[in-house]
Amino acid sequence: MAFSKSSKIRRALQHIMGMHIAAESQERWSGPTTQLARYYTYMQAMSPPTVDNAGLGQPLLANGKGDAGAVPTLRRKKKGSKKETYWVDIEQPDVLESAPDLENGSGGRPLLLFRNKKVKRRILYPYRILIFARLIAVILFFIWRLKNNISDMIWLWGMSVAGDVWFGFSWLLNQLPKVNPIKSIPDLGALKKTCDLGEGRSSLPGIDVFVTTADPIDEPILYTMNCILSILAVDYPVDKNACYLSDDAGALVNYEALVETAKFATLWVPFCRKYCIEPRAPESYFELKAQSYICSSLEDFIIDHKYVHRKYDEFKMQIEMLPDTIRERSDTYNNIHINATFMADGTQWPGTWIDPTESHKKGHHASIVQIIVNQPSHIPQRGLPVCAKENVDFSTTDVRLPMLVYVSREKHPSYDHQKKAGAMNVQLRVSALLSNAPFIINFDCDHYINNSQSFRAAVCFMLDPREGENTAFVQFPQRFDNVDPTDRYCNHNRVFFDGTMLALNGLQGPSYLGTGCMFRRIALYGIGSPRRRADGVTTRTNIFGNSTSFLRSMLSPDQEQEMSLKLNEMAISELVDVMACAYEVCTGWGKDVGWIYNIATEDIATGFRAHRQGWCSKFCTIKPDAFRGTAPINLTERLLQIMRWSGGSLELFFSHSNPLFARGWLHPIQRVAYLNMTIYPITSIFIVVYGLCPMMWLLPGEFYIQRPFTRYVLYVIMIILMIHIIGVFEIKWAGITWMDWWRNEQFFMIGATSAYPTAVLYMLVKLVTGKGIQFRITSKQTSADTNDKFADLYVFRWVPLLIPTTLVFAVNVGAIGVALGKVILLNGSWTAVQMRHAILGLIFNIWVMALLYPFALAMLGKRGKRPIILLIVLPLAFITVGVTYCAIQYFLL
Ligand SMILES: O=c1ccn([C@@H]2O[C@H](COP(=O)(O)OP(=O)(O)O[C@H]3O[C@H](CO)[C@@H](O)[C@H](O)[C@H]3O)[C@@H](O)[C@H]2O)c(=O)[nH]1
Ligand SMILES: [Mn+2]
Repeated sequence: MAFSKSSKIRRALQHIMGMHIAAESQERWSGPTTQLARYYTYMQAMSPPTVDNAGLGQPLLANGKGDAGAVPTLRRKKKGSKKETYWVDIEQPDVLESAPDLENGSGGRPLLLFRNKKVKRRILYPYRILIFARLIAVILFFIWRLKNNISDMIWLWGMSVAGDVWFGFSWLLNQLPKVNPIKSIPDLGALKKTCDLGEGRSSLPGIDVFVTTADPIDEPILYTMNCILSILAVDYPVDKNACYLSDDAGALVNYEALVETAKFATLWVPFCRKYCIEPRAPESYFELKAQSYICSSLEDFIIDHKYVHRKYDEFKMQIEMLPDTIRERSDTYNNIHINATFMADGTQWPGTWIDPTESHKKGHHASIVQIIVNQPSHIPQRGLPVCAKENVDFSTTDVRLPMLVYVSREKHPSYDHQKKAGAMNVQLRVSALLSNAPFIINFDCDHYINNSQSFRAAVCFMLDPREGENTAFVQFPQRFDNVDPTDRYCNHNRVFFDGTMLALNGLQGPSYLGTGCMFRRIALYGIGSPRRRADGVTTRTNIFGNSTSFLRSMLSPDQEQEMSLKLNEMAISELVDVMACAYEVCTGWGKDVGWIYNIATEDIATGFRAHRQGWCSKFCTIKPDAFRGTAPINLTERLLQIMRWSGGSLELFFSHSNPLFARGWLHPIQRVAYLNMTIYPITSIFIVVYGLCPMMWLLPGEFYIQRPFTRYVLYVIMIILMIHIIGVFEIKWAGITWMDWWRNEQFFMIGATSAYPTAVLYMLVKLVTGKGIQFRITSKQTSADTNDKFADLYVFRWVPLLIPTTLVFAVNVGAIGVALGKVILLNGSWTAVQMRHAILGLIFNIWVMALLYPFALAMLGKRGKRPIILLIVLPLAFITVGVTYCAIQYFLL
């Protein structure tokens, strides 16, 4: 186990990993400071790398910066960490005292599998007091306005009062659920104690993992395959983990890429296990500057690492060439009569063809299901030592792979396929017939597992003796890799993913966010939580459809079944049945069962149904991040995405699951939170009106919405300022930065003048015509410029929804310009009061422009790379407007 001191090896290491090892740390090589070595020493201090279920240690702990908290000694070490100082443990015993006996845990009682923390009083109390103070201030403000109904345009005054009431109301809806945030921290050590049966066996429950992809071009295959590889290599008992890829494109490239992935996985997965590397998505792993590992010999690691890297590059090449390979192969088979796409074995591909024809095109093809890797045996299987065939010694590593299945549902033009929700429901049924795991995790194809312990972390909440059996899902925050360092378009969305989600965790639980979430299968079947369920599970064909195999699977959940045995018994035709378009006709699928249909945000709606049925949910953050993904960093794409979300929110409000009236077991404040989640886009109408108000400057006289104007503006400034003072506290407990907060403010303004009002408009159209918003895949292809990682950021594509934002921005620039013109024209004849009003107006203009700043940068396109340019462009614009205004006044009037 001794760390090799050979400098030759060190140099080689530096070479392959591009690490810079400082001279002083070279001297102290046995107590090194590089990330790689620290990782190693941590592990050594705790326990030697053990070969447990999948031949893995516990890398989560090794990182030493996690609050996943499996080993207390390490957690204690980092008590001083900044973010943690705002949270304290809620005192709880380690075991559930009330449970009389069980074979696990100390003293026969079940262990608690997660701990709760609350915000420290010195942050929480002032935070709550401020919220209360602002509430009072807002009420006083309304009273003052109503008493002083003096305005130059009374209709505008009426509107602005209505707007202020709405702002106050929606602020309250947003703020109220945040008064009691709770952080829940999984205890992996306790889970291990509870589920470890010794000799590599464990009683951990099965997990079916769903990945969805819809287009091999818009959703690069390499992303999807990295996602798959990270799932296959996750630290979870191999025979309890099954991975399903749903391909809505029905494309042969996706299928063949998956086959190639399975081949590469036979090297990649044991490699991950042998050296406990993280993350286990190869693209992200090889991108790291310094890679951590655990093993007894550094030399071995270097050799193996090099070999695997080379093989990965070959794998990538192969994936890249697949479209050509398939095209060439098909060309050799094709003749004048047929223009089919051919599989490697010379048979015609049942899905979409390269040259699409009737029944072989994207919206019209047969069902396809292929088990690419069969379910493995329960017994660990060691690999081979180095030999001619195998270049890596896997003689001490488990080489089994989890089950891997390719699924492409039937498509027919006469059916509505219900996009992602439809694909998820097919996966739900197919997996029920095959592995039928009690838990399900789903990923969008552009997300991957970044922390191989994350499945175990989620399971902690599901198996916990307190609330476990009533927990429908465990949501992880979404984290992104490709976002620009300043996060110009608020892609990280930390105020939501950390603030709002932690807050909801203190109520009934976070909402479901569509990816990176573990679900309990029966909750997805629309069955109520145990505490709210009067009778057992009923299986009726008019609800679940008429596949007897599926209905049978519902009655035997959690049951371990021998896959090979099952497959023989079950004709493939039964699988094809549940993938057919017609299967769901006249059933509860899409409404009472499975992911919900006819809504742009199927995720929120599906989570909402579970909450209504008395389930709770949990929010789980671990370090390193459990999952990571990509986000649209192009403004237009981003706005289209949030338009879809806000449209979906409104759809939910106007559906039978309106949070205000929906019946069910909702915690009252949870209801408030959902109400806020569904009606926030309406706020935008008032924001646009306010944003356009400076237009009044164009009028020759002076007009004021509210008099006395100075008082009014001071009041407004005060209540806006209070939001930000509250924000200071929120930033602290949510563990985010001031920049995250500010970006969130900015992006709310940008959204509120573009995407949200458009969504409101769409909703109105839908209410009248009955037609909803089209779910358009968020484009994941980065633009061609390979030199610039963030090239997409500077591409500006005009779409109509940008019009209001542009208008608001222009109006505010214009107002400043005109004010300037007026100053010149009136040449010092303004009274002190007029001057003061002008200054107050200016504050408003500047505030709006500061909020819209990222939008202004976006409009500059590539020139926006240097933000300083705005300091030239904007004054020029003011002067131009001012001069033009003077000229018009002087010459024409
Ligand atoms: O017909 C379709 C359309 C989409 N998808 C898949 O759905 C996923 C999400 O689509 P994407 O375009 O990436 O949407 P985002 O805007 O990134 O998604 C967010 O918002 C969605 C709607 O709220 C959620 O479903 C997602 O999980 C959440 O990440 C992707 O894996 C797609 O392959 C399908 O399988 N079939
Ligand atoms: Mn996405």
